[in-house]
Amino acid sequence: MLTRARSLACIAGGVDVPIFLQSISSKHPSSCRSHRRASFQHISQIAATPSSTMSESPPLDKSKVDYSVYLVTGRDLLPAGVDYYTSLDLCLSQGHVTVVQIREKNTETDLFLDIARKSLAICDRYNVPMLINDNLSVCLSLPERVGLHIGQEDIPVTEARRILGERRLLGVSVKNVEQARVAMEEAKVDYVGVGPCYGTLSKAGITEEKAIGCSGAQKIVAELRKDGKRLPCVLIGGLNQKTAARTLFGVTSAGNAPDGIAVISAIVGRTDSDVAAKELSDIVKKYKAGLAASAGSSIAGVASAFALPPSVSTTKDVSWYKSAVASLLTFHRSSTSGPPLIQTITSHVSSTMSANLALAFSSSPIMSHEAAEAADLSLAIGALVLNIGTISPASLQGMHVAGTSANRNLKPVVLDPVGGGATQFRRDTVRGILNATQVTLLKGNAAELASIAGKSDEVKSRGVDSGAGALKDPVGLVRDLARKERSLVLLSGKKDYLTDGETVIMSDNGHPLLGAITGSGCALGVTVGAGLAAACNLAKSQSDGVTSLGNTLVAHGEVDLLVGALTGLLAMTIASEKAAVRDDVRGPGTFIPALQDELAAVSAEDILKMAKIDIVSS
Ligand SMILES: Cc1ncc(COP(=O)(O)OP(=O)(O)O)c(N)n1
Ligand SMILES: Cc1nc(C(=O)O)sc1CCOP(=O)(O)O
Repeated sequence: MLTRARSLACIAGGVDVPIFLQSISSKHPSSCRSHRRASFQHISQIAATPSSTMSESPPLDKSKVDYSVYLVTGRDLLPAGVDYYTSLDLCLSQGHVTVVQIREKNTETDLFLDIARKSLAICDRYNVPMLINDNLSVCLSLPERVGLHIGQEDIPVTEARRILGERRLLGVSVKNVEQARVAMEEAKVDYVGVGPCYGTLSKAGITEEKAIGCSGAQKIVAELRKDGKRLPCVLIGGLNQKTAARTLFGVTSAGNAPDGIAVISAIVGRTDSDVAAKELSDIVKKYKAGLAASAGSSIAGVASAFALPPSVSTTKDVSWYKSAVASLLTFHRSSTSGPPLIQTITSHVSSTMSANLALAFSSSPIMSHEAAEAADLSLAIGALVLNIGTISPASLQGMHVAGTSANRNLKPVVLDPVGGGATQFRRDTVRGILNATQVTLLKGNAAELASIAGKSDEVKSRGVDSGAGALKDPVGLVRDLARKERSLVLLSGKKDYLTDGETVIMSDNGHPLLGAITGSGCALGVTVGAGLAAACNLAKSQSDGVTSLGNTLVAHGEVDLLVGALTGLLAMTIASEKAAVRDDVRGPGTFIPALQDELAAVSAEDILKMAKIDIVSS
């Protein structure tokens, strides 16, 4: 709805210019197109008129804008009792917020302008560029160093640019590749906001289903970097201290990197907005440092700034993998630094079996799901295993804190999305964990992995059991999923498929009795976690003078995680074969203790003799 501005203090050449504008926002229903055009013409007059007040301030050097931490304001999201200006001042005070956009969705224009003016005084104090969300007339009423951010439903960007002139910063929201292409080629914008990456409560109607996710954002960023182009972009929607790291490198592909993150609630919703801004700034800096360190190399280097990288792949054949696993197993069994602690948040059905099999596999289980100790534990553990089998609110909270802490300390994280495709609750739970934590290895059966990959139609979920395993292309599924989630993927079934997104290893080991006992799949997650921990320990022991696991050397490509995961897989499946043929095993009941014994005994020689693996392609 267009209304005539009442007392907009819009000074153009010292003359009050009557303009038509929207009192609330510049969203235009298509029925108002002729009015829109009229209003743009009036606004154009302002833009064309020289303004002495505007020219006093130096214009913004657009090339120097740092998009790392882009704050979008949201007065309605402030904690109770926190004053908007105080919060804004506080979060800018330490220099961690690099851009501010004033967003007022339900505010009369004159109040919007008043808020914008006062906000500008604060931004100026800290030398932070400021933009106005949607409202062209408010933007034009402010000095030229103030820019405008608009969405796809607002005034067309080409029109906005014509009215604003070349000197004001202009940004537009894009949610698909086509919009990105138009923004870049036709609209001459200065940057784009890419989103919504995830669902958020900060903007009406942005649910998880409407989000474009890492994969949607990745395609857009790649488009913005195509053929040597480089339009700055920020990711928006559900970005916060938990999701930012994972999203930044999840979106980065082949060196195509976003420039920063735009947030509302992650800063505005905090009483310590300065600390919140610093946390985000540290994440972005660490990400950019990882990018710089890996310039010219693979995405693994980027991911390694936060998570352990996929293994370094050279041409390695089956016999290489067998001997690598045999060596790692020997190292793991004889490690002088003691068994790695495997923190396991798992189903109460399988907890005891998982703990016993971890012990049998020369590891030390810690079955704690307590959020309060997760940060401390993450310093001590060798790996974290998250299994959603009998998830509760408390264990989910523990998983989130433990996952974030493990990421922070560069410890491998295994996610076992038990029954992941079976209910909406489980699908949401898995997505929530994947959004908050960079998982090192995703392990599941056909139904669970197909659900995460969005291919549930290929396999029907039946409770927590795998479907018929009738995946059309298991190799393609695991490889694509590994690339999408930036993690190793282990598909368990009659044959197991393990990949880092490049090499896919198929293993034909294992005995049907594994399927006859409860919790063997959960325990496999633990042995694989222990294998990852062993791979990290081996890398650490091989790197002269480096004593801490959370170090850059380990994080920059020395760890062969694929071999680590394969070690855990082969140890468990070969142990099951050895157990099943024992004279004392007469069925599932006698199989369990035999499995425990054989896992404790499985050796490098067993691997070399019994491993039935192949390197496969689709
Ligand atoms: C940096 C940034 N990116 C995207 C948006 C969303 O803008 P828009 O699509 O106009 O939606 P509203 O903000 O108007 O709800 C943004 N504001 N900032
Ligand atoms: C204003 C806005 N625009 C979005 C888009 O995707 O276009 S998402 C969003 C809200 C971002 O808030 P938070 O950081 O609290 O999730």
